[in-house]
Amino acid sequence: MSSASLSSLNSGWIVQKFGGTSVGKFSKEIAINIVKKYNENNSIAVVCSARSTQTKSEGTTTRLLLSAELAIDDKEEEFKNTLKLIKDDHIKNANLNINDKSLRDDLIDDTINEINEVERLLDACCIIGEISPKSLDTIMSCGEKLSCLFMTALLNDNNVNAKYINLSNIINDLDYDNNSNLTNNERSLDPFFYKQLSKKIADEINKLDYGIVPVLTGFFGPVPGGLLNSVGRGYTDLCAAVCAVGLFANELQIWKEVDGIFTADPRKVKSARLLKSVTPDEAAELTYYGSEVIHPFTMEQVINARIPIRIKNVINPNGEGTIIYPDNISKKGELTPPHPPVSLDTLPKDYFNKQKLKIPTAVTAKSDISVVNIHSNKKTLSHGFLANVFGTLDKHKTVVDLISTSEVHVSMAVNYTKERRKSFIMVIEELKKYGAVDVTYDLSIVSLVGIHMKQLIGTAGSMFKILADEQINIEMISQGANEINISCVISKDNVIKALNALHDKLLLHPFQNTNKCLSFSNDSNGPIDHRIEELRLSE
Ligand SMILES: Nc1ncnc2c1ncn2[C@@H]1O[C@H](COP(=O)(O)OP(=O)(O)O)[C@@H](O)[C@H]1O
Ligand SMILES: N[C@@H](CC(=O)OP(=O)(O)O)C(=O)O
Repeated sequence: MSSASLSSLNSGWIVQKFGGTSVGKFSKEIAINIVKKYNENNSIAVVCSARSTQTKSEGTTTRLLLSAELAIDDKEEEFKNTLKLIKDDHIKNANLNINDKSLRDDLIDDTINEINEVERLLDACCIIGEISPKSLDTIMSCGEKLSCLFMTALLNDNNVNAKYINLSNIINDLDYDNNSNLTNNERSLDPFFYKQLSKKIADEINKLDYGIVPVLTGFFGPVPGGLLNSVGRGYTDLCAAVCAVGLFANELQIWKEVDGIFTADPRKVKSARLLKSVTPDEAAELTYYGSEVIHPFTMEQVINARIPIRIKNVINPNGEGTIIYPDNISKKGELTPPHPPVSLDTLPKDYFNKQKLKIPTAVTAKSDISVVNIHSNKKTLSHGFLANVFGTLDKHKTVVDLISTSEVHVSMAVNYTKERRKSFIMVIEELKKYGAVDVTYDLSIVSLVGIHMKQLIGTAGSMFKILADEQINIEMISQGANEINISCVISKDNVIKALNALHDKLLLHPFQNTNKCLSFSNDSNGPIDHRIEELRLSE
């Protein structure tokens, strides 16, 4: 490819997504140190989530969902109080941060109008006692509208020409592929859907004059079946990804309050180190198993378009962050994959020794786990037994994180929190129709994640020996089908001890402390792992 055609791949766009807690706590830093700065040399599109002042569980989206629940239960006063909390919080925020009077007054008016609209909708729900997925989506969309109205005002207040773009009606007139056999629900998230959605978002942005920063609501919907049901919380990552694809962006940046992806949660493991890069599969596994770095649906969209994802820190914008990208595909605008063939003359002397430095990439833990064991009463054939168990779980929307099964016995690790108590008890009662059920509470899943674990022999053995040496009992064991995840369930009280021991012995000093039990299968002649190399050389 000529350099001319390479440069034509440079669209100039960078899509920046800011999470709810970042918008809540660091909005000025985002506007001045990040968007304004990047906008000097790139075209920036901003995607925001609903504002959270402290944690996501106390944020605007959570409050909106709570107000909907209260309305269905006919608790009019409570739902109105919850909406008032949202309104007061946003008005206070506008008064605190927007200096220009007319920008501030407009923002407060828009905020009140949006909340009033939600209130009208919930009044109706209160009367009929139910809410459709579409209405719930509409209510949820208010969070992203409010935060983007605010960020747009804040950018303009700081001399960045920004324009609010509401994506909450963008899906209404998508064409569906009439040749497809899929149901409406399945169709909503198929490649055809994503292609049209990314084009529509890009069209909206391209309507703006050059130099204007679009501020897009991370809520895009309503998706048939409901955004909450089909994508789940954290949907703004996916929205930013689809936007990046539509704009053919050079990079998708997901801004958080952490420097990037670490070898373990830095709050729990003090020796955790920042990883320069991880693959999309690793990022998805880490997210599923407790390190919520990025929504797992995000990766496919951008990686297919060969756009790298960078995780960066709003409090440390100059840091390099972590790149999420496959290590065997060249990025958009690059001729070769990240590990091009190397000439033997240029290889360092210890090249082949370093091959042995491949180790798991990260260790992670997921809390609020219970293990449910079902011993079949043998009234159904074994295939019927499993079908019944899964049918029950499906009916109650219970997600199984790990499973191990024989013909007549199933053990499942499921997420259980006090808030889900009612539906959890219903699931257990229903499962009792198919056999004896016992439940162990207060557990956590600990997982080792890494693409090189496919080629490593002995990781599972080392993992379990390390836990045994720490006197930690293992309730359940499972290896993911993609072989890049080994997980086990332990008591929640042992999580910090387990994470630190595994991190220290398998990720920091893998060959000193495990009786050299990590080795490689014959097909391990891959390239040097630059990510780990950097880690190891700095030992
Ligand atoms: N392996 C990991 N690497 C980085 N952060 C991790 C990891 N595991 C867990 N975390 C935690 O995930 C959180 C993600 O960052 P944060 O910006 O707070 O999330 P959000 O964008 O959802 O508000 C951090 O608080 C961090 O402690
Ligand atoms: N506001 C939504 C969507 C979202 O993506 O949130 P965040 O970017 O803060 O994870 C939620 O809380 O689920």
